[in-house]
Amino acid sequence: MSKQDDSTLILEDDTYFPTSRQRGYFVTFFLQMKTMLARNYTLLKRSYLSTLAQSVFGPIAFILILYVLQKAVDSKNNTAVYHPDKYTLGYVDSCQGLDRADPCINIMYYPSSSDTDSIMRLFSQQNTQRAGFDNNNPLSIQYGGKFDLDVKTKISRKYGIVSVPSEDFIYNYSLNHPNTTTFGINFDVDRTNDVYKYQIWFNTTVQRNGTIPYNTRVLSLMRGIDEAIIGHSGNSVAKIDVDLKDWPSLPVGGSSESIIGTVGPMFFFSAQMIIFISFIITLVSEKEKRLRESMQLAGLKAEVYWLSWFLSYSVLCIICSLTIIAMGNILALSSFRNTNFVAMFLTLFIFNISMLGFGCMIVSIIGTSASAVLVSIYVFVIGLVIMGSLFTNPSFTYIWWGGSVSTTIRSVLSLLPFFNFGVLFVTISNMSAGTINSVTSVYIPGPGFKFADLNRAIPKNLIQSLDVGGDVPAVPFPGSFLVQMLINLLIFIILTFYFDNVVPNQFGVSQHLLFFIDPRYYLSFFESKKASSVEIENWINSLKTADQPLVGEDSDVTAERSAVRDPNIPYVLRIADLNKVFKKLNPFAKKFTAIQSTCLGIREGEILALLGQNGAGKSTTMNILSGVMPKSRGDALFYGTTLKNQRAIRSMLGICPQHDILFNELNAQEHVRLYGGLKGLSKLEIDNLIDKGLYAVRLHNVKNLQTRSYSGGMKRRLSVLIATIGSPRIAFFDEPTTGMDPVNRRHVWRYLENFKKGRVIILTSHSMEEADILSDRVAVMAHGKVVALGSSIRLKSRFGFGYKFSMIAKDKKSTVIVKDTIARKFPQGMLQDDSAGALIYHFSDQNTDVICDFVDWLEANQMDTSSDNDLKQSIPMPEPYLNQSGYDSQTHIKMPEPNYYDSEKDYATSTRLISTWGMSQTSLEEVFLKLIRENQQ
Ligand SMILES: Nc1ncnc2c1ncn2[C@@H]1O[C@H](COP(=O)(O)OP(=O)(O)OP(=O)(O)O)[C@@H](O)[C@H]1O
Repeated sequence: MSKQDDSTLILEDDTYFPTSRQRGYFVTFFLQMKTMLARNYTLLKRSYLSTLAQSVFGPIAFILILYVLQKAVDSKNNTAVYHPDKYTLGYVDSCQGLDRADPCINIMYYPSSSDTDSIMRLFSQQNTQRAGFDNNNPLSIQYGGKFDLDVKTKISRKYGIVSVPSEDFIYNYSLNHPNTTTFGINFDVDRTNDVYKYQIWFNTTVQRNGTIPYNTRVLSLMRGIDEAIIGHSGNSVAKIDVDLKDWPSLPVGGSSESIIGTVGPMFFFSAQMIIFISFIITLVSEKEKRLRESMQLAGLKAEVYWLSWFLSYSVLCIICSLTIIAMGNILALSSFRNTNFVAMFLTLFIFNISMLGFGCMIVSIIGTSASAVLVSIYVFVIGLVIMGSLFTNPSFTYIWWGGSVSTTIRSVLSLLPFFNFGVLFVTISNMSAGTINSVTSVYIPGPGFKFADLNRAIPKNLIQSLDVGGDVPAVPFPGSFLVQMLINLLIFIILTFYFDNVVPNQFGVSQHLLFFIDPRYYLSFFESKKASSVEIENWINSLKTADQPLVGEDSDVTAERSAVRDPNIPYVLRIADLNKVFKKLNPFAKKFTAIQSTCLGIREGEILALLGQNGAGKSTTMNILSGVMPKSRGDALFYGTTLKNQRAIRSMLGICPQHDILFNELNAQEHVRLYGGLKGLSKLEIDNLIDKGLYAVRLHNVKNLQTRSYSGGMKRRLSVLIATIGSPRIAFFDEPTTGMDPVNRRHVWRYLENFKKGRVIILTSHSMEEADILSDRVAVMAHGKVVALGSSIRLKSRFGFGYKFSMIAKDKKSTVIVKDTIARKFPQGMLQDDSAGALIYHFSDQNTDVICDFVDWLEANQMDTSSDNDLKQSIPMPEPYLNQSGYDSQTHIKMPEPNYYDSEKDYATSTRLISTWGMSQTSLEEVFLKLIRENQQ
């Protein structure tokens, strides 16, 4: 093939048609998966903005909103924050008088001078009781430098008064070990002027029985220190300045993490919903645009389709989960910082993929993008309402297991991934960031969430301190909610498989409701391609109704009825008694028969053209044969395979549908890669096909352009090429050249002409020229019935209405002679025009031999325009075909008398009669129009 300018492109005959190979299930599965993942990657890459919006920008936006919301709440409650946020000190189950067994420190102080030490020593000697010491807890003062703990090390015993290395140490130590210190004291001593300033920090975050237990103790502590100062200074009027500060407290009504712990689940649910909605809309629109069907017709396994999208979107879910975790850490949210990374990742990721499973189930039920949008919105709103009502109160999360809520309600809710996610996320958040008791508004710090905590009971004191009421409920381990989400996913996968089979597609094809208990369903996976000879015989016998002709049916159509059931006729595609009845949407309307008892057979290497007006039933016939639409009656046999064995049929089928089914975002070569991959072609074959196939249909110059920018004709040509990928033995082309210019149309004709060798092609067209040129046989359909069948020539001769003859005679006398001659030769001839020397005749149903003789006579009597010699001798009409009785010996048609030009002999022999002439046969179009007229209902 030589590359030339498009307008002079010449195709060679050996166009490249690599054949698809049959492989085992798993090899095919793997190869198709690879192809589909590559396609999904390209599609997601092409719409990168939407992809990034789902996986990165969306989560960032949501977590930022959450953060801003938190800041707004914090600033509103700012007056209650006595210390910087970073001192997230917890409640102090104090050493003082509370009989704590745990190690703790009663008072920490920073010895800013030797005076300070001296004051505290005096205090400790004078105030054993006031400081809360008892006999079991001996007085203990550790001085700066001797206190051998760093801020990160937890103490191992109980201390009374501890001097620490710096002021910050008090904050930092408390920050790291929030439950260990009761009081902190800071001194600022001016010994020269006898000015003693000190500040007592005391913890107000623990309330018991509605009171803060340390208020009175602060007063006693103050008094004790005042006395110690006076004792130390020896000056009873020493100036003492005391400042009280409650222990780092929390905003009223919540901690700095409260928003994330309560509305966090709703926000992360919302962030994930962007992926969910996009997933549903993408898959449903592929279904709606019949892209999925087109790939399945090319052999794509349904399980590969689902899994490939699931895996592709799972990658987005991974990115989304990582983005949320990264943002949580960047914004220093302790729900994330104090949580084990893997535990948090699994929580978000498993929730995301279980929602994808939920999405698959929805996609298997609904069929239009509009419904997809509506359903997604409903799921979103319902999810938000459920999460908003359950999880904004952290205690409520656990009350569910306290017996007040029935197991049934809990079981139903646990079927929803967002419920399981909500419980798990709130638990993690409570344990890592702490939470607020909704009754007392007291902040309860959490111990952090380690990976092992997934498999441990939630600490009882955490649940109890949330005031769940009654006994501490036996809440399942956090990890069990992860398992529950995986179970959700499994249930959704099973339901997707079920609904995908039983919910009818747009043509009403579906399995019966209990298909999964029918062994035939599973056997169909392994069914042999060819029916045995006995089965074929049964098939033939079972279609006896095919023999019954319709009222007024043409004899050729009737003859075809028995031909399709005659095993001696080498038809490789037999369509017998095919019927299609559509139920009307309106229940009161009558049923509509779109195809009525169609019988057609096609030999290998033949093209059958189906012609008919709009709505005649051509596409319906093709749709039934390709298995996308169920038949009402009848059957078809494809190379020995009946219609019910769709898997086998699809492996030998190529389809160019009436409306182009192309991916807007993919270019021509990506389409070839996709369909070549699905058909099992090797990489080399696909590469060659990209070169040669695209060249053959003249798309090589635009092979890298996305098809959204293609013209109608370009899309059509790509559809034609796709139908031939994998070299299918049977191919259907539904109006393949619609919208093409005459040059490209001829290229496609040539392409199909090359393709038909060794194959069977059914073609529908509204171009009679196309049907005439391409088809070996033509079936004209009207109102669902085949009304005429045969080669184009046969149809013309059977249904044609003769020839049209026009001429201009040399002069008036010549006109008379010619008219006289025609009158004798064609007594049925109709003179349609006779003006200015021009004659137009219509000869109906003429024997072709008589016409040939007449043509010879016309040629012999035509003036030679190449020279001025117009007086050549006229040649008389021959009489070879007439026998003695005046009937043609071959056709037995009565012929006119042979002496029809004797009277003008002298004139005719002296000059030629005709200036110019033309003769045309009835066209296929005229035959078609005639048949349609005759079959008007
Ligand atoms: N899903 C359907 N439900 C109901 N009626 C249908 C359905 N599909 C097709 N029909 C009807 O069946 C008849 C045949 O339609 P079909 O699409 O086969 O015609 P066609 O010959 O291919 O026409 P065209 O040349 O316009 O493509 C039409 O009257 C059409 O309205």
